[in-house]
Amino acid sequence: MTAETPAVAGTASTPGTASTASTASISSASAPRYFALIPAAGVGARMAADGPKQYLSVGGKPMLRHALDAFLASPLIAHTYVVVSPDDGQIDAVLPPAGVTVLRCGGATRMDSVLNALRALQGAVGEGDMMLVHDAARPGLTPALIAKLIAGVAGHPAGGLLALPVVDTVKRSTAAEAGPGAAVGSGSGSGSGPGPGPAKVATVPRDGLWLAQTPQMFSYALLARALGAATDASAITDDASAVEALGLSPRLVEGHPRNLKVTLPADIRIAEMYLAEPQ
Ligand SMILES: Nc1ccn([C@@H]2O[C@H](COP(=O)(O)OP(=O)(O)OP(=O)(O)O)[C@@H](O)[C@H]2O)c(=O)n1
Ligand SMILES: C[C@](O)(CO)[C@H](O)COP(=O)(O)O
Repeated sequence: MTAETPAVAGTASTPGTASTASTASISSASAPRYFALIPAAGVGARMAADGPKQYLSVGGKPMLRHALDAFLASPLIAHTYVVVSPDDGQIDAVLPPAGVTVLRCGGATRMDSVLNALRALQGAVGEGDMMLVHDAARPGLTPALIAKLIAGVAGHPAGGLLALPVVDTVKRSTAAEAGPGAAVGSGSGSGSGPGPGPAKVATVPRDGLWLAQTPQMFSYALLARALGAATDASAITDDASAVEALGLSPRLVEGHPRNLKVTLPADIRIAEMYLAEPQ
């Protein structure tokens, strides 16, 4: 549950909470506090729904609300922040009565949204406090997974993240369109390589390969530095990749398949199956 509510400069609105300007400076010298930060400013292009996917109903409530409720149910989380687009008109209907601060500073990419939020929180969150950044599109998060991440990363200077070891054989294709729905290696038509002839397909050894989930947890100072230093935004597809670009190695903590990212329409039924299970 919410322990305290730091003040936020600029773009925040704080329904149902009372801000206290002095709390941030207390934290850094002592034990860190843990803050949830949920980027929710995406449009959900791959979901191809009528509106942003974070507001689609999954298992009886909006996808974003599942993520908010997981953090609100965790006794380890001091406060939860959600980042939305400046023109978002749906967030108020999704919020619980208290415990969540809305930051209306979403950007063009996930990285921009997270970095804008960190800048908005400067001074409200201590440099040594820990930020747990979690996709709004992962409704299967549980308080137990939050606790597992925090315990697994504890004290590691490069932070860490939930992730799953790769279990399938992994292929790399030279096809230009290798995304969902594309055929590869056929030699003609959809899925052919950019040049003449069929796309080249090869097997990538899966030893040591993991699929990154969220939350991804780093100190405020490290995450702000890493994202602020990123030069190739297209290479920063998660928070950890920005930290890795500094030459650091975040710790991997085994997550759970229920914490899948809802990306394509078919993912909704899988998410609902997990949400119907006991946690
Ligand atoms: N400019 C953006 C883009 C994404 N996100 C958030 O980052 C998370 C992971 O992104 P993704 O699953 O890719 O969501 P979308 O960007 O909405 O989906 P798509 O890429 O299919 O458009 C989501 O919670 C999404 O809302 C964000 O805050 N700001
Ligand atoms: C952060 C993430 O969920 C880790 O797997 C993923 O990288 C987000 O990617 P997306 O393309 O923005 O969905």
